[in-house]
Amino acid sequence: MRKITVIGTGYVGLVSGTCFAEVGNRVICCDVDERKINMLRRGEVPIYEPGLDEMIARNTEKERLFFTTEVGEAIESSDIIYIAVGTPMSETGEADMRYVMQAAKKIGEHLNRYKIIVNKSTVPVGTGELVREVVQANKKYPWIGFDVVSNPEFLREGSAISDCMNMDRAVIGSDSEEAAAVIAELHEPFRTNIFKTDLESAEMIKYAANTFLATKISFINAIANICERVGANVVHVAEGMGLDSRIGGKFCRRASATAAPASRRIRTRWLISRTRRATISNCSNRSSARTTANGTLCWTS
Ligand SMILES: NC(=O)C1=CN([C@@H]2O[C@H](COP(=O)(O)OP(=O)(O)OC[C@H]3O[C@@H](n4cnc5c(N)ncnc54)[C@H](O)[C@@H]3O)[C@@H](O)[C@H]2O)C=CC1
Ligand SMILES: O=C(O)[C@H]1O[C@H](OP(=O)(O)OP(=O)(O)OC[C@H]2O[C@@H](n3ccc(=O)[nH]c3=O)[C@H](O)[C@@H]2O)[C@H](O)[C@@H](O)[C@@H]1O
Repeated sequence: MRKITVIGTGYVGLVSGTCFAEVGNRVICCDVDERKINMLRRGEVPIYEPGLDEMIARNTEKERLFFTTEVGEAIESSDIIYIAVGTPMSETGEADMRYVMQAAKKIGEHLNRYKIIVNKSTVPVGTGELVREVVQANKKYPWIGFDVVSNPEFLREGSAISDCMNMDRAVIGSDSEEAAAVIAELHEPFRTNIFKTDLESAEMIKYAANTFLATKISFINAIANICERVGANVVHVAEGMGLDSRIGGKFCRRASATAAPASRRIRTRWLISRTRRATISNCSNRSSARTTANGTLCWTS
């Protein structure tokens, strides 16, 4: 049994926190949103996800799952701190990092003993290093140590519980073998493939996976346009193509003509922008990093 605090009780934080409790850990889900936490305390679930209500009720009753707005206290009482706050797209297409930075600052201020800080939010490459710097700069007790791990999330809304309990793989990136081993052990009950790597590679895996999925949909959309012109059936083409094990049939469904293509296009642009940023941000060569007034990440060398 591990003592875990999840900062950010949104889609990802609530689902993954509940799943960690389900497999026997003591989990505190905290959030700055009082309305959300009050709902959860009353047994109301702010999102619809099949099976989530029952799982929350079961784990709350067994006193393995708690909800609070006292983020500092929640940090102090756990050994593993997950960051699962939002990283929405800013006006310029970059990830808005202000919430991650707020969480890192809070962790530093409440670092009362050694802790493993795990980032689950989708963040640009180099964020783990930045979190380390922010925690270090805000530590009240300079002698207390900590490690940083990247453990990106791959769940999909609508099948989040199943995606979490039966995850394809857990990507664990850290420069500390001991910390990575603890997070790997945490995932043992999920009987999944554990993929251990360094911090930056784990962060990049998340971006590469998201971008690849977007590429698959863009590709099938382009094929669909050709199919229309030549009188072919894109559903059959995708199915026939996907039967090749090198290709695979998943994420080969043409985006619908209404909302999906637009949102997918925006998401793709966002990913490209994030990936470009990831490429130009050379973590090892930079001397410092900061967030701008609007919360976007910026390296200075
Ligand atoms: N929703 C999804 O399907 C997936 C999302 N992700 C990523 O996971 C991250 C979280 O996403 P969601 O859960 O969907 O976001 P969300 O917007 O549903 O939840 C984020 C939560 O963090 C809270 N928060 C913000 N600042 C805080 C702070 N300083 N202290 C405590 N709580 C704070 C907010 O009040 C909110 O409840 C994002 O980076 C997202 O890109 C990754 C995989 C899947
Ligand atoms: O980082 C994030 O924030 C998240 O981004 C994605 O989530 P998202 O893009 O929000 O949604 P998906 O469920 O991946 O895809 C949604 C859209 O793609 C469309 N789609 C999906 C599959 C397909 O074959 N064709 C297609 O058009 C769906 O209809 C839907 O509109 C990923 O699924 C998450 O793992 C993730 O990490």
